Amino acid sequence: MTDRYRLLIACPDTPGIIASVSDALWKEGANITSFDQYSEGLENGMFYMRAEFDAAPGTDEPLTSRLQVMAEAYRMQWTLALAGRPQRLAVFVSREDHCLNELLWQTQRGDIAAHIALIISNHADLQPLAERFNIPYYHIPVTQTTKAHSEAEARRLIESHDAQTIVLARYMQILSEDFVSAYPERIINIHHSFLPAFVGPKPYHQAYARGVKLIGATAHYVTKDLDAGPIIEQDVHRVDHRHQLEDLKRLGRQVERMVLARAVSWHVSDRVLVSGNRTVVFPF
Ligand SMILES: Nc1nc2c(c(=O)[nH]1)N[C@@H](CN(C=O)c1ccc(C(=O)N[C@@H](CCC(=O)O)C(=O)O)cc1)CN2
Repeated sequence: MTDRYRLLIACPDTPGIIASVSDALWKEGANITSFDQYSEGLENGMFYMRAEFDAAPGTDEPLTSRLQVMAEAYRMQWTLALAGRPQRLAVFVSREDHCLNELLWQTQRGDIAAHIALIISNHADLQPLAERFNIPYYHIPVTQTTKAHSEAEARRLIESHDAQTIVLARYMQILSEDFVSAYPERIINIHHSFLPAFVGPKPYHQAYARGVKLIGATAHYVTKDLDAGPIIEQDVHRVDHRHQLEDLKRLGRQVERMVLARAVSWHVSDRVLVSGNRTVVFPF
């Protein structure tokens, strides 16, 4: 009887890291089932790795002691987690339902290894959809004067539902710096443009006015700077002179929902590491 674990490591690159980590895993009786690494090079570059391994239940304790010693030596940031424990998501929505629908479908099927623990919205429109999936839905209206109170309520609900990751599925309110700083690299947003083009509100209106030949969507970690966090996934769709604004939105919805689903799936599977304002994504 074994458990499947995931180990993520980021540290300054230097020879010997892989040997030290694999030696520690071997000495704890672990069997490595997948291993990915990326090095930026020895000239002030970073090293990133992701390992999945099978080991006896409780191996995380002695392995943690070994990793703590290694972390000192290599100046490592690391996380060790049980692979079989699906993450709990807090999904924030406004009125658009296409991204929420994709997340509901893929999490219920198990295509995304996560459980939507609660849905929070500044509108009531999508409550019937949440009820169809028996997911708690909290309508928390937001105005400029009530934003701090609304966010405090949202944070209380996130904690009480034990959600580890927050997904902004076309949530159209800007989160405060206080809120965002409470969840570093744990808030994923879908922006409905191919960033860095058309940041801010109404990107399809901006794209239509510009006469673009490609529309797109970008999933990124949320930071205090609007639509400027580390990009996790992007995709595009070709358009031309025949497409009106509503066509851009219709075609864009197909791109947004899949880009967000891939980003959330990779995040909850511990496949995304952040390096400054970039990400390293280890593929399936
Ligand atoms: N701190 C952050 N909060 C949010 C981000 C983000 O990147 N950082 N992304 C948005 C989603 N979004 C684009 O993807 C977006 C939503 C809304 C607006 C906007 O300007 N909305 C209102 C103003 C609302 C407010 O002041 O809260 C407007 O239309 O004027 C821009 C971008 C989600 N939150």
